[in-house]
Amino acid sequence: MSDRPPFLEAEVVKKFLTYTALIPLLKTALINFSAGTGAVVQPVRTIVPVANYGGFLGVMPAYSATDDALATKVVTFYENKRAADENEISAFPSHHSTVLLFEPRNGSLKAIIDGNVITDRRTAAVSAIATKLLKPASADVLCILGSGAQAHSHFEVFMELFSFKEVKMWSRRRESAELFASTMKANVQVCATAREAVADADVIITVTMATEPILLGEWVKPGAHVNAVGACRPDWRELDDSLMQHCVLYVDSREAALKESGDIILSGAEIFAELGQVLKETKPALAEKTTVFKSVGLAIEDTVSAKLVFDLWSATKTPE
Ligand SMILES: NC(=O)C1=CN([C@@H]2O[C@H](COP(=O)(O)OP(=O)(O)OC[C@H]3O[C@@H](n4cnc5c(N)ncnc54)[C@H](O)[C@@H]3O)[C@@H](O)[C@H]2O)C=CC1
Ligand SMILES: O=C(O)C1=NCCCC1
Repeated sequence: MSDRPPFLEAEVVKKFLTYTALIPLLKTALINFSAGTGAVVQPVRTIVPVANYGGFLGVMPAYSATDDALATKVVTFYENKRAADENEISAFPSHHSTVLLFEPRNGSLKAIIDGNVITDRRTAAVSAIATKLLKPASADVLCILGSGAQAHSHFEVFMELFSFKEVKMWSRRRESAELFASTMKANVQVCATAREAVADADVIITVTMATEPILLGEWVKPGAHVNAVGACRPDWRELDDSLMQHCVLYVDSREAALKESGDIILSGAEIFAELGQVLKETKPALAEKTTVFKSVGLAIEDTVSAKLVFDLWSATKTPE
C-alpha cells in the first residue's frame, strides 16, 4: 500500500457497513458513552453557522479506547429553503460529510472515508436499536415523515429488523414520497397529510428538515414510539410541546440534546434517560408508555463505523 491515506468512497462504505456488523458496535459505543468512564471521549460537536447561505458546518471528533478508534467527521447541512418552493428542487443534497480516521497509537491519518453513507446508516441503526427497546409489544404500523436520505436508510434497516404489516409515509412534496414508494420493494402507502400518516401508527420516524412542528401529540396513538431524528438545532422543531411534555423522553446524549435539540430546549421537556443507560439496564425501557427517542447524532457512532469499514476494507488488500 502507498503511504498516501486511501479515500474510501461511498460504494466501499455501502459494501462493508452492514447493519448486522454495525449494530453490536453501536450498542457497545452507546453504553460506553453513557457510562462516562472515559472509554469514550467525545465532546458535543462544534457548529459553525454559514449564515449567508442558511448552512452549518459541524466538526465531530471522538475516541473509543475499547475500539481503538480515533476519528473526526466533518459535516455540512443546509436548510435548503429553495425547496420550500414546491416546483423547485435544489441540485445539491442537504448534507455532505467526510470522516478522517486516525491511527490512535501515533496520530497518523489512516484513511479519508465518505461520510454520507456512514451518517445515513449509523443514524438509522441507532433509531432501530431504540425502537427494539421502546416500541409497544404489538407494533404493526410504521409511519415515516420525510422522504430524503434518512427516510431511505431508516426504511432499509426497519424492513430488515422488524415485521410491520403496514408502512405509511408523508412528505412535504408528495411526488417525493411517491417516488420513494415506487422504488421500494415493500408496499408504502403515501398519505396526503402528516396527520393521516400518523393515525394508528405504532412506530413513527420523523426525518425532515422542518423547523416548525410537523408531528402533533394529539395525533399520536397512546403507547406509540417516536424516533425524532431531524431538528438538530436549538431553534428547530419537529415535535410539538404536547408530545414532548407527555412522553417518556430518551436521548442519545443528554449534554448534546440540551444544547442542540429545539424540541427539548423550547418545550422544556424532561429527559428520562440516555439510550446507553437503557442498553446497560441502569434505566428502564418504559415501552408501554408513549416514548420519544430524540437523536441528535454522535461522533462516536461515526468513529466506530469508520473503523469497521476501514478494517474490513484493509483485510481485502494484499500487502505489496
Ligand atoms: N440525528 C441524527 O443523527 C441525524 C439527523 N439528521 C437530520 O435528519 C433530517 C433528515 O436528514 P436527510 O434525510 O439527510 O435530509 P434530506 O434533505 O435528504 O431530506 C429531508 C426531508 O425533509 C423534507 N423537508 C424539508 N423541509 C421541510 C419542512 N420545512 N417541513 C417538512 N418537511 C421538510 C424534505 O422534503 C425531505 O423529505 C435532517 O433534519 C437532518 O439534519 C441527519 C443526520 C444525522
Ligand atoms: O449526527 C450528524 O451527523 C448530524 N446530525 C444532525 C445534523 C446533521 C448531521
